[in-house]
Amino acid sequence: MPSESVLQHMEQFGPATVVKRCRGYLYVKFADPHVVPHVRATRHVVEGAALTVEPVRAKKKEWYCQIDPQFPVRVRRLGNGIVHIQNMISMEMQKRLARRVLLLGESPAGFYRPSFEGRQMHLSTFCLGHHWDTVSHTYTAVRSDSDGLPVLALPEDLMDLAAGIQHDLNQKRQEKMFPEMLPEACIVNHYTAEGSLGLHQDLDESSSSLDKGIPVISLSLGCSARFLFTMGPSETSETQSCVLKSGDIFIFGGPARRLHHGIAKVFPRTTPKSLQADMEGRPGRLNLTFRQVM
Ligand SMILES: O=C(O)CCC(=O)C(=O)O
Ligand SMILES: [Fe+2]
Repeated sequence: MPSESVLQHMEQFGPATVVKRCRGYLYVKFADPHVVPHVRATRHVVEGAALTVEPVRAKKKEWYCQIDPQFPVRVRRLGNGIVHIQNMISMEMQKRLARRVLLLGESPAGFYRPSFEGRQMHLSTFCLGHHWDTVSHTYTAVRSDSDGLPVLALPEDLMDLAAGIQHDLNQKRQEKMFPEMLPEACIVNHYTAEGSLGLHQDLDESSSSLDKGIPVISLSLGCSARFLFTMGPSETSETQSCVLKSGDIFIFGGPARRLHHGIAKVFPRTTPKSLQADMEGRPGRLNLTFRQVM
């Protein structure tokens, strides 16, 4: 739902301003703090959808309301060292990220179709920071398994994003769930509706990074997908699954750093409406995985 519609609705209670939009929540401040109890006691329907209004702790005597129950941030612990955070990335950020990543993907060292063990993979990919060579299974400075071009740098704002996700998770959980990951590489995958990725482990980062359980942080944009994961080889241990939607984060680290995981299916035409225009050059699903290589 656009911020403008919510703001317009709230202005019936008096002058209001949008203070910030953060991780799917809209923070609205009222010029007259006395209206807040009234606003909270009212049932709100905007563009046919119900809104709940939650109080934000009074900060420096400023009062405002937190609105947008449609996309609450939810931390789901799916196992020891496995976390799925729903709706962590706000729509504004998703839009900006999709445009940024797709633009990088159009450069000469952008998207290409890799092969793995002699077979073409069902996705397109490019790397930032370090290139993951699908033939030698090592991280390299040039695209040694394809065109030999130097890998694109990992932009600072994307490093900050990965650091921010870890910071926000620690704050939300009031504990440090994983050792800190210094983002050195980001693998960007693009899946069409026919795309998939077989069960595999991410084992090509340094053995010290793996042994310390330094997490892999995955961010999804665009179409939803069925994500499979299992702690052991798939024949012996139970395979779990979850749906990763646009704006979700999935993290595996600690004792689950060697998690077997893959993408079973991309659900066609599930990109959120407000993101469709930003992804029209490459509709489907984008996934970014941040890793500490050393
Ligand atoms: O697309 C995803 O969610 C997973 C990607 C992945 O596992 C990888 O690039 O190693
Ligand atoms: Fe992976």
